[in-house]
Amino acid sequence: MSYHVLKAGGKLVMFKSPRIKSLKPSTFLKKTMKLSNKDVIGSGGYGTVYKVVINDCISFAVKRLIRLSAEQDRGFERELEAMGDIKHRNIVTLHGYYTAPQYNLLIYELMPNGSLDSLLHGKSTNKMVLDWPSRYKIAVGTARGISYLHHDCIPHIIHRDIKSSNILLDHNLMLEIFRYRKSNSKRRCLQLWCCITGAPNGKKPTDEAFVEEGTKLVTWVKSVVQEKREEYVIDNSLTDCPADEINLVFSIALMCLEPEPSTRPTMAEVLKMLEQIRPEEFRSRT
Ligand SMILES: Nc1ncnc2c1ncn2[C@@H]1O[C@H](COP(=O)(O)OP(=O)(O)OP(=O)(O)O)[C@@H](O)[C@H]1O
Repeated sequence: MSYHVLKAGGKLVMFKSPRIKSLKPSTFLKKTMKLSNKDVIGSGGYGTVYKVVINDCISFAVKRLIRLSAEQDRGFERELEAMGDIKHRNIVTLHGYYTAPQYNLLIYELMPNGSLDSLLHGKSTNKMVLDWPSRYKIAVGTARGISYLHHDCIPHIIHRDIKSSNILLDHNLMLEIFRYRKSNSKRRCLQLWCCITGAPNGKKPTDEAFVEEGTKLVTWVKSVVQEKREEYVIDNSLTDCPADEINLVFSIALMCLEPEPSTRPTMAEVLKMLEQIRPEEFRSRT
């Protein structure tokens, strides 16, 4: 269910939801027409993301996509088509969209803690040391979101672009993921590397050292494991953490790095293995 508003040559579509039922479309449009650089919270390959605060209870992340090419328009439609039916607590809610001759807007729920990428590697003001329980929670939430896409959505959905900048965190650092592409094929297990251990020793997957050495994060991790120097791949900001839990999560991440897809666990299996590490966290929910 949605409502549509036509204004200034554009069309606003908001999906009905209890959280935004008091929002007047004109209020939303007034705010979005005044967006400027100071409201920018991120940018990606297809556009810029702005924070839009309506009041204490209602705020959005609005992604502005310039309508330059048919390819970008297709990207917009693809995103809407894919997002429309998805309702899961680990996947960011799409509240609506706005389409005008010059640009399109995608209206998402705002995730107040931004992306995992900026928490791990961002400017020092955004950066914080994520403790082990938070990292574990993020890994489980990621696995839950991906598992839902792989196994519960019909047709199955493969994200194809899981990365720390697509892992968004709410007030409680509970994870949400979004942006995926539709596919009918079912592929086994994606790399969960970044979200599981954070960035090993602070290294980004695109760290310059990898380029210099002509290697990649995954190749580097595998070589370190072969040399039995696993301690090098655990983020050294993780002090006073339960080593057995870290090792278990690390071993699950390694299973996901198997080159042969059929030997990797499915995301449902990954989720189950992760949940078994701290079963007490999940007992209260069932
Ligand atoms: N709902 C949201 N809440 C808070 N921050 C967001 C939200 N959506 C996006 N952002 C911020 O904007 C950044 C860019 O988002 P965007 O979706 O454009 O990135 P992307 O998926 O990396 O781009 P693309 O895959 O299109 O190249 C994110 O990394 C995040 O910091």
